[in-house]
Amino acid sequence: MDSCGFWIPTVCRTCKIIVLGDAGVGKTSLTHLYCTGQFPEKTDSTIGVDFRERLLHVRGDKIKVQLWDTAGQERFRKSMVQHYYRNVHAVVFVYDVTNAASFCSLPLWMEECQQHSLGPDVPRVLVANKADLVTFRVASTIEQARHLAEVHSMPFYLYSAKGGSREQLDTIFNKLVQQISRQRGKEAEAVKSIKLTPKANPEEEKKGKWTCNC
Ligand SMILES: Nc1nc2c(ncn2[C@@H]2O[C@H](COP(=O)(O)OP(=O)(O)OP(=O)(O)O)[C@@H](O)[C@H]2O)c(=O)[nH]1
Repeated sequence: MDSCGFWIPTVCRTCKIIVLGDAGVGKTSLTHLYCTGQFPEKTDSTIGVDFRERLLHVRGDKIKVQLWDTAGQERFRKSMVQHYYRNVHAVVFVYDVTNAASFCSLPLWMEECQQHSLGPDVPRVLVANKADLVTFRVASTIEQARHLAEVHSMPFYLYSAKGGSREQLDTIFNKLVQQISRQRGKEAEAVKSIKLTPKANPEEEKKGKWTCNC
Protein backbone atom coordinates (compact mmCIF):
# COMPACT_ATOMS: atom_id res chain seq x y z
CA MET A 1 0.00 0.00 0.00
CA ASP A 2 1.18 3.54 -0.60
CA SER A 3 0.58 6.47 1.75
CA CYS A 4 -2.86 7.15 0.18
CA GLY A 5 -4.01 3.62 0.80
CA PHE A 6 -3.74 2.50 -2.84
CA TRP A 7 -2.44 -0.96 -3.56
CA ILE A 8 0.65 -0.73 -5.73
CA PRO A 9 1.18 -3.94 -7.64
CA THR A 10 4.72 -5.22 -7.75
CA VAL A 11 6.15 -7.44 -10.42
CA CYS A 12 6.62 -11.06 -9.39
CA ARG A 13 9.02 -13.00 -11.51
CA THR A 14 10.21 -16.55 -11.19
CA CYS A 15 13.84 -17.57 -11.52
CA LYS A 16 14.21 -21.25 -12.18
CA ILE A 17 17.59 -22.49 -11.02
CA ILE A 18 18.57 -26.13 -11.39
CA VAL A 19 21.08 -27.72 -9.06
CA LEU A 20 23.17 -30.48 -10.63
CA GLY A 21 25.81 -32.87 -9.35
CA ASP A 22 26.49 -36.46 -8.31
CA ALA A 23 24.48 -38.24 -5.63
CA GLY A 24 25.40 -37.25 -2.09
CA VAL A 25 27.31 -34.05 -2.91
CA GLY A 26 24.86 -31.96 -0.86
CA LYS A 27 22.33 -30.54 -3.37
CA THR A 28 19.37 -31.12 -1.04
CA SER A 29 21.27 -29.71 1.93
CA LEU A 30 22.24 -26.53 0.05
CA THR A 31 18.78 -25.84 -1.38
CA HIS A 32 17.15 -26.60 1.96
CA LEU A 33 19.49 -24.23 3.79
CA TYR A 34 18.93 -21.43 1.28
CA CYS A 35 15.14 -21.74 1.37
CA THR A 36 14.52 -22.54 5.05
CA GLY A 37 17.64 -21.34 6.85
CA GLN A 38 18.18 -24.83 8.29
CA PHE A 39 20.74 -27.51 7.49
CA PRO A 40 18.64 -30.70 7.30
CA GLU A 41 19.91 -33.22 9.81
CA LYS A 42 18.63 -36.11 7.69
CA THR A 43 18.20 -36.29 3.92
CA ASP A 44 17.00 -39.08 1.66
CA SER A 45 18.19 -39.60 -1.90
CA THR A 46 16.22 -37.31 -4.16
CA ILE A 47 13.91 -39.18 -6.51
CA GLY A 48 13.20 -37.27 -9.71
CA VAL A 49 13.21 -33.72 -8.41
CA ASP A 50 12.33 -31.64 -5.34
CA PHE A 51 11.30 -28.01 -5.53
CA ARG A 52 12.08 -25.36 -2.99
CA GLU A 53 11.24 -21.68 -3.21
CA ARG A 54 12.27 -18.42 -1.62
CA LEU A 55 10.78 -15.02 -2.23
CA LEU A 56 13.21 -12.13 -2.62
CA HIS A 57 12.35 -8.44 -2.68
CA VAL A 58 14.60 -6.64 -5.10
CA ARG A 59 14.12 -2.89 -5.60
CA GLY A 60 10.35 -3.11 -5.12
CA ASP A 61 9.93 -6.22 -7.25
CA LYS A 62 9.24 -9.69 -5.96
CA ILE A 63 11.41 -12.46 -7.31
CA LYS A 64 10.46 -16.04 -6.66
CA VAL A 65 13.65 -18.09 -6.62
CA GLN A 66 12.62 -21.60 -7.53
CA LEU A 67 15.31 -24.20 -6.89
CA TRP A 68 15.06 -27.53 -8.65
CA ASP A 69 16.96 -30.02 -6.52
CA THR A 70 17.61 -32.78 -9.03
CA ALA A 71 18.41 -36.42 -8.30
CA GLY A 72 22.09 -37.30 -8.50
CA GLN A 73 21.47 -40.99 -9.10
CA GLU A 74 20.94 -41.91 -12.72
CA ARG A 75 18.12 -44.36 -11.95
CA PHE A 76 16.16 -41.58 -10.20
CA ARG A 77 16.67 -39.07 -13.01
CA LYS A 78 15.65 -40.82 -16.19
CA SER A 79 11.95 -39.99 -16.23
CA MET A 80 12.39 -36.35 -15.22
CA VAL A 81 15.42 -35.15 -17.07
CA GLN A 82 13.51 -33.42 -19.91
CA HIS A 83 11.52 -31.39 -17.37
CA TYR A 84 14.58 -30.13 -15.51
CA TYR A 85 15.88 -28.33 -18.52
CA ARG A 86 12.73 -26.52 -19.61
CA ASN A 87 12.95 -22.72 -19.20
CA VAL A 88 16.03 -22.77 -17.01
CA HIS A 89 17.42 -19.37 -15.96
CA ALA A 90 20.58 -20.52 -14.19
CA VAL A 91 22.53 -23.59 -13.13
CA VAL A 92 24.38 -24.46 -9.93
CA PHE A 93 26.92 -27.26 -10.29
CA VAL A 94 27.89 -28.94 -7.04
CA TYR A 95 30.66 -31.38 -6.20
CA ASP A 96 31.85 -32.79 -2.90
CA VAL A 97 35.45 -31.86 -2.01
CA THR A 98 35.98 -35.24 -0.35
CA ASN A 99 34.76 -37.16 -3.39
CA ALA A 100 37.09 -36.93 -6.39
CA ALA A 101 34.65 -38.86 -8.59
CA SER A 102 32.06 -36.13 -8.10
CA PHE A 103 34.63 -33.62 -9.38
CA CYS A 104 35.42 -35.84 -12.40
CA SER A 105 31.70 -35.95 -13.24
CA LEU A 106 31.43 -32.18 -13.64
CA PRO A 107 32.24 -32.18 -17.39
CA LEU A 108 29.45 -34.75 -17.86
CA TRP A 109 26.97 -32.48 -16.07
CA MET A 110 28.06 -29.60 -18.27
CA GLU A 111 27.69 -31.77 -21.34
CA GLU A 112 24.17 -32.73 -20.28
CA CYS A 113 23.31 -29.03 -20.09
CA GLN A 114 24.64 -28.53 -23.60
CA GLN A 115 22.67 -31.53 -24.89
CA HIS A 116 19.53 -29.87 -23.53
CA SER A 117 20.29 -26.63 -25.36
CA LEU A 118 21.45 -24.54 -22.40
CA GLY A 119 23.69 -22.00 -24.08
CA PRO A 120 26.76 -20.38 -22.54
CA ASP A 121 24.65 -17.27 -21.86
CA VAL A 122 22.75 -19.12 -19.09
CA PRO A 123 24.44 -18.01 -15.84
CA ARG A 124 26.11 -20.80 -13.85
CA VAL A 125 28.26 -21.24 -10.77
CA LEU A 126 30.35 -24.05 -9.32
CA VAL A 127 30.06 -24.90 -5.63
CA ALA A 128 32.69 -27.11 -3.99
CA ASN A 129 30.65 -28.34 -1.03
CA LYS A 130 31.62 -29.88 2.33
CA ALA A 131 34.39 -27.37 2.96
CA ASP A 132 34.24 -28.40 6.63
CA LEU A 133 35.87 -31.68 5.58
CA VAL A 134 38.75 -30.17 3.58
CA THR A 135 42.09 -31.83 4.26
CA PHE A 136 45.51 -31.35 2.74
CA ARG A 137 44.78 -34.37 0.51
CA VAL A 138 41.91 -32.68 -1.35
CA ALA A 139 43.51 -29.24 -1.68
CA SER A 140 44.83 -29.93 -5.20
CA THR A 141 41.37 -30.95 -6.46
CA ILE A 142 40.04 -27.64 -5.17
CA GLU A 143 42.61 -25.79 -7.25
CA GLN A 144 41.61 -27.89 -10.27
CA ALA A 145 37.97 -27.07 -9.65
CA ARG A 146 38.79 -23.38 -9.39
CA HIS A 147 40.58 -23.64 -12.72
CA LEU A 148 37.68 -25.53 -14.33
CA ALA A 149 35.31 -22.78 -13.21
CA GLU A 150 37.63 -20.13 -14.64
CA VAL A 151 37.84 -21.91 -17.99
CA HIS A 152 34.05 -21.98 -18.15
CA SER A 153 33.71 -18.38 -16.95
CA MET A 154 31.74 -19.23 -13.85
CA PRO A 155 32.21 -18.05 -10.28
CA PHE A 156 33.68 -20.65 -7.92
CA TYR A 157 32.71 -21.02 -4.27
CA LEU A 158 34.18 -23.27 -1.61
CA TYR A 159 31.33 -23.74 0.86
CA SER A 160 29.96 -25.98 3.56
CA ALA A 161 26.22 -26.52 3.82
CA LYS A 162 26.90 -27.96 7.25
CA GLY A 163 29.25 -25.35 8.69
CA GLY A 164 28.92 -22.32 6.41
CA SER A 165 26.87 -19.25 7.22
CA ARG A 166 23.53 -18.69 5.55
CA GLU A 167 24.67 -15.18 4.58
CA GLN A 168 27.48 -16.72 2.53
CA LEU A 169 25.01 -18.98 0.74
CA ASP A 170 22.67 -16.03 0.19
CA THR A 171 25.52 -14.23 -1.53
CA ILE A 172 26.04 -17.16 -3.91
CA PHE A 173 22.39 -17.43 -4.96
CA ASN A 174 21.62 -13.72 -4.84
CA LYS A 175 24.50 -12.90 -7.18
CA LEU A 176 23.09 -15.47 -9.59
CA VAL A 177 19.63 -13.88 -9.34
CA GLN A 178 21.15 -10.45 -9.99
CA GLN A 179 22.86 -11.82 -13.09
CA ILE A 180 19.54 -13.24 -14.32
CA SER A 181 17.81 -9.90 -13.68
CA ARG A 182 20.52 -8.00 -15.54
CA GLN A 183 20.15 -10.37 -18.48
CA ARG A 184 16.37 -9.93 -18.46
CA GLY A 185 16.86 -6.18 -18.42
CA LYS A 186 19.04 -6.41 -21.51
CA GLU A 187 16.50 -8.64 -23.26
CA ALA A 188 13.71 -6.18 -22.43
CA GLU A 189 15.81 -3.33 -23.82
CA ALA A 190 16.44 -5.32 -27.00
CA VAL A 191 12.71 -5.98 -27.44
CA LYS A 192 11.94 -2.28 -26.82
CA SER A 193 14.46 -1.18 -29.42
CA ILE A 194 12.87 -3.52 -31.98
CA LYS A 195 9.43 -2.08 -31.22
CA LEU A 196 10.74 1.48 -31.40
CA THR A 197 12.40 1.10 -34.79
CA PRO A 198 10.54 3.70 -36.89
CA LYS A 199 8.32 2.22 -39.56
CA ALA A 200 8.81 3.24 -43.16
CA ASN A 201 6.39 5.97 -44.26
CA PRO A 202 3.21 4.03 -45.20
CA GLU A 203 2.47 6.50 -48.01
CA GLU A 204 5.91 5.91 -49.48
CA GLU A 205 5.37 2.18 -49.11
CA LYS A 206 2.05 2.42 -50.94
CA LYS A 207 3.64 4.44 -53.73
CA GLY A 208 6.36 1.88 -54.08
CA LYS A 209 3.86 -0.94 -54.28
CA TRP A 210 1.46 0.56 -56.79
CA THR A 211 3.70 2.55 -59.11
CA CYS A 212 3.29 1.15 -62.56
CA ASN A 213 6.42 1.26 -64.69
CA CYS A 214 4.83 0.34 -68.01
N1 LIG B 1 30.11 -32.74 6.47
C1 LIG B 1 29.23 -32.29 5.60
N2 LIG B 1 28.21 -33.08 5.21
C2 LIG B 1 27.33 -32.59 4.31
C3 LIG B 1 27.41 -31.29 3.78
N3 LIG B 1 26.40 -31.11 2.89
C4 LIG B 1 25.70 -32.25 2.88
N4 LIG B 1 26.24 -33.15 3.74
C5 LIG B 1 25.80 -34.51 4.00
O1 LIG B 1 25.97 -35.28 2.81
C6 LIG B 1 24.93 -36.25 2.68
C7 LIG B 1 24.23 -36.11 1.33
O2 LIG B 1 23.62 -34.83 1.27
P1 LIG B 1 22.39 -34.53 0.31
O3 LIG B 1 22.08 -33.08 0.49
O4 LIG B 1 21.28 -35.49 0.56
O5 LIG B 1 23.02 -34.84 -1.10
P2 LIG B 1 22.32 -34.80 -2.55
O6 LIG B 1 23.33 -34.24 -3.48
O7 LIG B 1 21.04 -34.06 -2.47
O8 LIG B 1 22.06 -36.33 -2.87
P3 LIG B 1 21.00 -37.00 -3.93
O9 LIG B 1 19.64 -36.52 -3.54
O10 LIG B 1 21.17 -38.48 -3.73
O11 LIG B 1 21.41 -36.57 -5.30
C8 LIG B 1 23.99 -36.02 3.88
O12 LIG B 1 24.32 -36.92 4.88
C9 LIG B 1 24.31 -34.59 4.32
O13 LIG B 1 24.07 -34.37 5.69
C10 LIG B 1 28.50 -30.46 4.23
O14 LIG B 1 28.69 -29.31 3.83
N5 LIG B 1 29.37 -31.02 5.12
